[in-house]
Amino acid sequence: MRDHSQHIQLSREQAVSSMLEAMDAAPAGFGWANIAAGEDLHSGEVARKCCEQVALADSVGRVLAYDVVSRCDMPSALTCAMDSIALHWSDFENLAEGELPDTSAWVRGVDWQFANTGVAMPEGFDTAIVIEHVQVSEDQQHVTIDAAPSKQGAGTRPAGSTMKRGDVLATAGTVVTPDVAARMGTGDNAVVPVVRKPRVAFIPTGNELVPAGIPLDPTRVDQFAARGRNFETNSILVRAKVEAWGGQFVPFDIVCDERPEIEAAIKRACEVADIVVLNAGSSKGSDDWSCEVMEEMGHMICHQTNHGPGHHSSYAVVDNVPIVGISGPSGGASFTLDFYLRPLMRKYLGLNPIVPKTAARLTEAFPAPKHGPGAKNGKPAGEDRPREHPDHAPGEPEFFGIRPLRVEPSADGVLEATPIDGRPGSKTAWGANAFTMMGMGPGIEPPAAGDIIEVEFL
Ligand SMILES: Nc1nc2c(c(=O)[nH]1)N[C@H]1C(S)=C(S)[C@@H](COP(=O)(O)OP(=O)(O)OC[C@H]3O[C@@H](n4cnc5c(N)ncnc54)[C@H](O)[C@@H]3O)O[C@H]1N2
Ligand code: MOO
Repeated sequence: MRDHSQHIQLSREQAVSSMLEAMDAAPAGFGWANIAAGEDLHSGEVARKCCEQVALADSVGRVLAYDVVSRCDMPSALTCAMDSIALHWSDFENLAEGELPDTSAWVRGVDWQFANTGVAMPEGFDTAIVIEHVQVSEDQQHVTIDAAPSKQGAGTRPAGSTMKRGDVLATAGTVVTPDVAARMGTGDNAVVPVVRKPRVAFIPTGNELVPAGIPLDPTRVDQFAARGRNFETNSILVRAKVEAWGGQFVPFDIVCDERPEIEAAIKRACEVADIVVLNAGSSKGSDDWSCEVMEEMGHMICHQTNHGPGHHSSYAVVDNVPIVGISGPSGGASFTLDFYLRPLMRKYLGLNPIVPKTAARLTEAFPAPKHGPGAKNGKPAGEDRPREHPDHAPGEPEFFGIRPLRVEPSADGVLEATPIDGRPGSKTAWGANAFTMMGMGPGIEPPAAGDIIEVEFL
């Protein structure tokens, strides 16, 4: 339990930008190395440890580490554009306008031949007309036609018209989509260079935590082996998010609330991972050691933030490895992973660390905030947490409440956001699919029905 009389509190934006600055200053230890500030992340030398080669089919969702070029001309020969017959332009070039050649003596394979969409033209043929302008005899050896090609080469695609050898098919920094992967395959690439997945270690802490799946006999509930325990579920949350954001989850056993144990886990995590998430023990309890241990081991960027849930989020750097401290309760842990882990993972991958927010029209005002259970005449009771908001610019919000929302498109096509009552993560808020960070403090008006607000999706 650390001395909480002194702490660094930052806003979400300040915390992220301070951490990113710290990572920019890290000696080639994080993400992209040798890149001058402000330069395109992918234009310079790439740290070797950040790249790997993967099979094309495995590249979807990954970030390209280098430009990928075509290894060949495609199509590789004159190709038929549509289902057609192939012809010689020389049979048409001297005809009068509207005149058609007499095809009665034409021989299949000599004067004409079938040619199909996307397939190389039969050798020696240079022009095609679509099969809809052709009547084919029953024995498929003779044709009559009712239209002439407009010019030499009509109905065909020249070699190299889709891509030429050496053409850039996708640039470094591109997130590979199915279309991009297919395009790179068209250029004869079976293997492509991608940024290595950031390894994200997750350290759950707490004496009360046990893994889920312990049997409960409903007739002897008082003998439940997990009585008084909590199930460790944040690892599920972290793993799912890390993988969805393009990282590799590195699990750790549950660590008890003892300083040496937490320190040992952090030390190991910094050896095996690019980013570490340290969970719980973040607050002011007698067993809460997270900030104290990080402070001793490295450099603290912040101890807490100005939003709730997630107030007890922290950032530290230990051995050049960024550590994201998130609070225990899963409702807050989820947001803080989005706020503080995702930008670091994106930075590592060479993507813009900040994901843009979405504008939506508020359908109704937010419900008034409820006072603490023991509040009397607006004064907090002993069980209520005292206000602790450090200096902030006059007129600026002193704190941000995370407010759950249901965001759906309205009949007029505009996104509409409807407030959902309840604290994020609470039962009433289970139906939320988005949230907004609502500024609060003296002189700050809450948004009204019809206002456009910034929302983030869950
Ligand atoms: N006197 C005060 N008490 C509290 C304050 C405060 O300012 N003053 N802040 C409250 C807020 S806000 C939060 S958030 C929590 C932060 O708690 P910790 O991060 O220290 O977490 P713990 O106390 O260890 O655990 C809290 C709760 O979360 C459960 N937990 C922890 N890890 C996991 C996990 N991996 N999976 C599932 N659940 C987990 C844990 O069992 C506890 O139930 O402090 C408030 N108190
Ligand atoms: O830090 Mo707590 O997550 O504000 O609820």
